[in-house]
Amino acid sequence: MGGRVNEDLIKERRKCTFDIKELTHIIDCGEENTIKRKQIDNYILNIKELWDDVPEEYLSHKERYENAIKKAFIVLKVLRQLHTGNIQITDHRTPTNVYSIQDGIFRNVNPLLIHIGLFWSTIAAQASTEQQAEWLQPDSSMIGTYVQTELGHGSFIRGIETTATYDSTTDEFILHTPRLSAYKWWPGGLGNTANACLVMAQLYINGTCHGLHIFLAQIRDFDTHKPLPGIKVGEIGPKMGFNTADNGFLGFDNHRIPRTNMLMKNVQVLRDGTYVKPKHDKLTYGSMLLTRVTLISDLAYQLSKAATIAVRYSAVRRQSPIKSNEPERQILDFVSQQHKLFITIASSHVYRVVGLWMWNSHKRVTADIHEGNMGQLPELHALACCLKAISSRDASALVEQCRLACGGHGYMMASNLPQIYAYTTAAVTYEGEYTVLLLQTARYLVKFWRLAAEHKPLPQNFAYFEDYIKKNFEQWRNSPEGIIEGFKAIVAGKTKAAYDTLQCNLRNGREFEEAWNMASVQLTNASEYSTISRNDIEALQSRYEELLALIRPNAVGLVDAFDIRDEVLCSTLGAYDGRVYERMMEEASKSPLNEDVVNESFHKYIRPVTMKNKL
Ligand SMILES: CCCCCCCCCC/C=C\CCCCCC(=O)SCCNC(=O)CCNC(=O)[C@H](O)C(C)(C)COP(=O)(O)OP(=O)(O)OC[C@H]1O[C@@H](n2cnc3c(N)ncnc32)[C@H](O)[C@@H]1OP(=O)(O)O
Ligand SMILES: Cc1cc2nc3c(=O)[nH]c(=O)nc-3n(C[C@H](O)[C@H](O)[C@H](O)COP(=O)(O)OP(=O)(O)OC[C@H]3O[C@@H](n4cnc5c(N)ncnc54)[C@H](O)[C@@H]3O)c2cc1C
Repeated sequence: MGGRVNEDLIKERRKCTFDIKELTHIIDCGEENTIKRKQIDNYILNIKELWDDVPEEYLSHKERYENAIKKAFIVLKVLRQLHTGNIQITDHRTPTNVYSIQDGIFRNVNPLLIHIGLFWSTIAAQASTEQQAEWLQPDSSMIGTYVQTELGHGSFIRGIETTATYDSTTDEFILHTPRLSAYKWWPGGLGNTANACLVMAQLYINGTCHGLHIFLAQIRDFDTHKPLPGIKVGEIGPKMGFNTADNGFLGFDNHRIPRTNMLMKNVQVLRDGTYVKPKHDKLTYGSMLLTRVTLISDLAYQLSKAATIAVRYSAVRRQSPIKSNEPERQILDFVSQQHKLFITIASSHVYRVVGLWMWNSHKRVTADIHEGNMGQLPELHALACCLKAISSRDASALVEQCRLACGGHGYMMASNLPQIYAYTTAAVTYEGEYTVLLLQTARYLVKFWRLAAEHKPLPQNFAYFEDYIKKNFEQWRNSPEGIIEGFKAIVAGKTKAAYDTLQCNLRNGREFEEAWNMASVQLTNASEYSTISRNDIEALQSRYEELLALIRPNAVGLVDAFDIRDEVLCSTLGAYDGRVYERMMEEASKSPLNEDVVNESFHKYIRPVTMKNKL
């Protein structure tokens, strides 16, 4: 769409007091990354076949999938070319990598997301060198997915019922789904696309169960794509979002795979059925850990999209004067609107920084694990659980806040805010449900509180538990350091309260697990335990309002710095030129209900009723 940029946006950009490009480079972790990102953006976004004539909302469930899969294979081909051309495309230091461009191309989810993001990375992390040499070929025929969750079990994965029984006479595993609740349910790309999968199953050797292990299984013929004998596979149906993700179900009827298809980097089953244990029994859960870490950056990116849309719209939208004799104001001038939006911009930066820090920690801990040192794994797991849970829950709430901040127009699919919300809120559940993950972190904290309560030595990271017990916390200071101290006090106080409840339940004769369950609300809910006073809160509030006013002239600059192209933002409300009403009208004209001046339903259903008395 051609035409001038909205006058209000032009003025906002003139007001900006900082160098937008410099912030973009910081977000991208360096100017060279910005240049590379833009090259990839230009390359991919110029592929004509990736753009739809008809908005995807007007397609049927089946058409949406077929459209998405067409695009997915164009993108896959490009990814392969870029890899061959040695362009690093999966660098998570930059949330706005090629993976993010896909948000624009699909406006939903790439059906190959799990193939690219989880299938290959799990093989790379969990398969032996020989297996990797065989399976990680660039021209592989495998289109894979990660198959863990079952109809009956998602969170409690030790309860998974699919079995893999070793048959030493044929040197094979027999994969089997013993009952309906053991059907795999949810894996992305499984419904119609994948011909192979990594399946989590309980390993049985000579009648002994060795727990969950990962197996590579072919499920469809590479040539005809028909399900192999003994495989029942299909798609699970429409969902709140993720409707192009092709989530599927899968059952095995004594399906045989070679012994060498168990992922054997950390654990082995030998030809004679000997089981060689891993160095740490949770290494099998490594893919979940990695995805939780990468998700934090992805959520930062979703927030930057929502903030860009809502801030630009709020600069363009004028409604109500503040004083009755004045013209109507930009809604961005209302302090309550600033409060809704600026926190989203800030949170995006916070999650980006934390996501990067977690990514680097993951790299470091993985290198240690390679050297046989597992010492840092529990802390990384506890941090990943908590940060994944909190960032997904907060991001969903903030995206919804941005949507509401756009009033009625935020309810339009063409604003793209409903799709961003549906995508973001899924992350509260997948890859470890919110409460379940918080309880994992609580388990870790309670362990260290017990040490503190028993006056045993604590690692440096937990010295503040001891400070709390000795009442060594400083008086509240209204500064970043003071706020961090305050948070430490809250964590210590909350952990103590939960620990005390646990102890009380135990003293009353409860078993530990039961006592834990009874304390679980305390274990997940925060309270105020810091030394903050009423006066401090008032001071914080007024500083916050001062900051809103300081940020106001830079609001549009701050979201421009996210540097998200219109083709990726896919929003009538958030485009760079701010031509909101023109775009809305143009999108409305694409509705199939506007194709005929009089819809045929009038003649079939309306007229016979409205004209009845007159005929
Ligand atoms: C091109 C680039 C692509 C990039 C991709 C980026 C992706 C970003 C966007 C993605 C978007 C969409 C993707 C959608 C993907 C969705 C995929 C899925 O959902 S797959 C299924 C995920 N499922 C889960 O997460 C299940 C959650 N449940 C669990 O993780 C576990 O069951 C549990 C941790 C809750 C409990 O495990 P359990 O075996 O029962 O363990 P115990 O309670 O007995 O013991 C806990 C013990 O183990 C330690 N532990 C647990 N997990 C780990 C781990 N992962 N690593 C290390 N340690 C772990 C824990 O600390 C405890 O230790 P103790 O010492 O005993 O205290
Ligand atoms: C969009 C999407 C994509 C997905 N993709 C995949 C995929 O590619 N591969 C795959 O294998 N899976 C996938 N999943 C499945 C996903 O990982 C699970 O749904 C998720 O782990 C939650 O498990 P659940 O459904 O069993 O929830 P449940 O555990 O049944 O949760 C229901 C409620 O019970 C509570 N609860 C459960 N256990 C406890 C406990 N111990 N203590 C306290 N409360 C508890 C929860 O907090 C929640 O409130 C996907 C899911 C979604 C929504």
